Amino acid sequence: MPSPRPDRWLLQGARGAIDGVDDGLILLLAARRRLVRVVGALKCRTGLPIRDPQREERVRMRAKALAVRVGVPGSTARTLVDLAIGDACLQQENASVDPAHQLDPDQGVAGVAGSKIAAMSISLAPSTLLPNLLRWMPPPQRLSPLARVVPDRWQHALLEAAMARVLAVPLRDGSLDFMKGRRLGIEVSDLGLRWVLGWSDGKLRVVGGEPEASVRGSATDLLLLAGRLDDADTLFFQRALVLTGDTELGLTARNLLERLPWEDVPLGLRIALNRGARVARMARDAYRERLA
Ligand SMILES: O=C(O)C(=O)C[C@]1(C(=O)O)C=C[C@@H](O)C=C1
Repeated sequence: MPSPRPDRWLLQGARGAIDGVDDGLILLLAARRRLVRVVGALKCRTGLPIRDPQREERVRMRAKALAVRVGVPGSTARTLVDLAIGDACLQQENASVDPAHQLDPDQGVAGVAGSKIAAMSISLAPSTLLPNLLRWMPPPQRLSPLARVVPDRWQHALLEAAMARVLAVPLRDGSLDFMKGRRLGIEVSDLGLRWVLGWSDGKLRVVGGEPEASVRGSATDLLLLAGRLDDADTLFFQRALVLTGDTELGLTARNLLERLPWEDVPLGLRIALNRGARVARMARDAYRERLA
């Protein structure tokens, strides 16, 4: 007998989440390999041998202790760490015989000679470490299965709490009265998320049903708008944000967003939105650069 539909959806969602975790594993491995290259070069410069059996043992013990604490069999953790160490030794041995893999001393540990490798190099300087790590972040559409496994009621509670804080002043002074009895949709296109907002008990809440108008944009563009790194006018003009449905309702919402007194938004939230938007923009730029 075929399994019921919700189970198949759940299976699909859980598999999507596993893909996201696997992406994370590979990203962490990429970060480890970059650090291994730096350590290899430093050992070379200080005349230390490539292999350090004592250090390897400590790495295994730490991994095993953590694995046991989080319910992963010690033998599985050992296999994983052995693989990573084996890969690291190979990498360092290759680097010691092939100058193209070595770090460029003029650039300290940040630079790697050879154009292909230089393109993949990672700097350890604090100002460039984040953009370099972000280069290996999957794009939001790859993270969408993860976003979708967050239960709806958590998403709704988070969104409602954020709106209550960001829109506290317009909610109080009546500028949001146009939403009474109306339904406005927000679609995060690359994360596959969609909410319909409506007015209820003096607050904006996530309600069911079809929206009369919708604002659609990528997670990054919506965050850039929320964090005030880009203004609504520019984003709509560039069609990074798109309005569909009832134009009057959509434009009223858009104008409100534009006039929203930023200084009335609590400082902690302003900082969090601004930083979040910056990181999202850096991740997007880094990803585009990687594709170019
Ligand atoms: O710590 C080092 O010296 C490394 O080069 C890293 C590493 C590892 O992969 O953890 C690799 C080879 C060494 O034998 C010990 C540890």
